[in-house]
Order: sequence, then C-alpha cells, then structure tokens
Amino acid sequence: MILDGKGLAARRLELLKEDILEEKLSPTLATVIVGDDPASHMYVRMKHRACEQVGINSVNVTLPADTTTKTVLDRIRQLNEDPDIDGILVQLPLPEGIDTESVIASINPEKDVDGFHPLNMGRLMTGLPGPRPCTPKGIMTLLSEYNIPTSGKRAVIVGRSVDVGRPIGLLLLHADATVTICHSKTENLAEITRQADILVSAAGRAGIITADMVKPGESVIDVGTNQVNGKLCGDVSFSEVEKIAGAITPVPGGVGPMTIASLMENTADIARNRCVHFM
Ligand SMILES: Nc1nc(=O)c2c([nH]1)NC[C@@H]1CN(c3ccc(C(=O)N[C@@H](CCC(=O)O)C(=O)O)cc3)C=[N+]21
Repeated sequence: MILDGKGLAARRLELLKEDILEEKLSPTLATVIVGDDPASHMYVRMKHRACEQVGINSVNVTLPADTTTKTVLDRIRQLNEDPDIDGILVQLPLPEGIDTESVIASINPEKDVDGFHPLNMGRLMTGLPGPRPCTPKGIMTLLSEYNIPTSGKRAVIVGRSVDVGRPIGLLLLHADATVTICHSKTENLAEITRQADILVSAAGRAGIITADMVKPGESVIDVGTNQVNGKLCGDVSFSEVEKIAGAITPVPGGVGPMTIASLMENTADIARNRCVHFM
C-alpha cells in the first residue's frame, strides 16, 4: 500500500481551513530565510502557499547570506515582541558562520512553530504538551490515519538528526513503540532494519534503504529529500522496496506534504492557545 501523504495533507488543510473560519482565528506566521539557497526559497514559498490555502496570514523576512548572527537575533527579537505574529519559523539550514543554536534559542518558545527551541525539545522529551517538530508530527499523523499500530511494535529509525531522527524516536516511544535509532556508525544496519515493524529513514542519502534491508509487510516511511541529477528522491530504493513493504511513503507526495500540514496545524494551535496551553 502506498501511503498518500499528499492527499491526506490536502484533506487536513481543508479541515483546518474550516476550523480557522469557525473559530474566527486570524493566525500569522513569520518565516525568516537567510541567504539565497534555491531549495530553501522553494520550501518557504510552499509554506506561504499553504498559509494562503488555509487562511493563515504570512510574512517573510529575507536577509542576505552575509548577515551576522547579531542581525538575525535582532530581527527575531522584533518578531518575538510583535503581538501580531503568532508563529516564527527560521528556515534551516542557515548559512555557514551563523550560530544556528543561538538563533533557535532566541525564538520565543511560545511562537516556536517548529518545536525546535530547547524548551520545547525538553517538553517533547518529557512528554509535556508543546509544539512538536513538523516532520515527526506529520509522520505520526500519517501512521494513525492509516491505522498503522505503534504500541508494542518495533520502530527503527535511520538517522539521528535533531530535527527528525531524535524527535520521531521520542514520539514513537511515547506511542509505546520499541525504538532503535541507527546512524552512520551503526554496525549491521540491515540486520536491525529487517527487524522493524516501522522503518523511518531520515538519513538524507538517496537509495540507502534497499530491498534486502526490509522484511515483508514492514511499514516504510521515507523522510529523504535528496536531489539526484536534478530530481527529488528519497532514501528508499522505492521500486524494489515497494514490492516487499506492507506500506510505503513515496517521495515526492509522502512525508513532505505532511510536514507542511503539521506546520499549519502548529501555527493555528499557537494562535488558539496564546501562552496558555503550552505552559
Ligand atoms: N525550520 C525549518 N523547518 C522545516 O520544517 C524545514 C526546514 N527548516 N528546512 C528544510 C526542511 C525540509 N522541509 C520540507 C518541507 C516540505 C517538503 C515537501 O512538501 N516536499 C514535496 C515536494 C516538493 C518538490 O516538488 O520538490 C513532497 O515531498 O511531495 C519537503 C521538505 C521542511 N524543512
């Protein structure tokens, strides 16, 4: 079965649009992009398009690639203090020379739509409510909407990034999965991935998940967004793994659109709660 992230995300955006109207919310998302990386600009444009679709206002701040960390921090302070801004998203990766950790830590945690602020990472770790990182949240929505069980199941994650690998591990753990996080130093990777009921690949290496690494019936979630000869492809060798997996997400059309849907949901949640729910 192919897991249709694109279709599910579209349905969720429709529902969110109705909720925003009914609840008379007027959320505003601010995006901050530093430099001129074409992929980053494309992603930010997609986020603004989604905002338009659901009735979220959006503003963008673009800073030149040679901006100093201090200038980025100053702009974020302005957005933090602006009562008209509900959510702040700093598009990653930031150009070399900018202190990403300080930038993320400077975002008001109440406006942190990505859930990347250390306080919100702590809330995720402990299971307290808070905004959850968008890609992991989108994956959990996809699993639950397709009734793919997690409780007692073996989840194997390939990749230990702070934005995907680690937080999806925690969300799956909170959902009572038995979680293994693999990475570039893992020995006998195929042996481990073959034991999974749910395999999440967030390694960022095209084609690293091959048919021999997947057991029949396994659910395979592909987070890869790799450019290969100008074409977007995932971490999974789709054509061979599709025949073995019980369920699999395509790239494009799988996790990517769910990430954007989660971002819209987080932005609306922040507008609803405004310092209440997350504290
Ligand atoms: N602060 C921050 N938050 C992020 O959430 C964040 C980020 N920085 N930096 C980059 C990554 C990447 N990311 C994607 C979002 C949507 C698609 C997506 O919708 N992709 C489409 C295809 C797009 C295409 O056609 O190229 C799909 O998979 O179907 C992909 C990747 C969010 N990220």
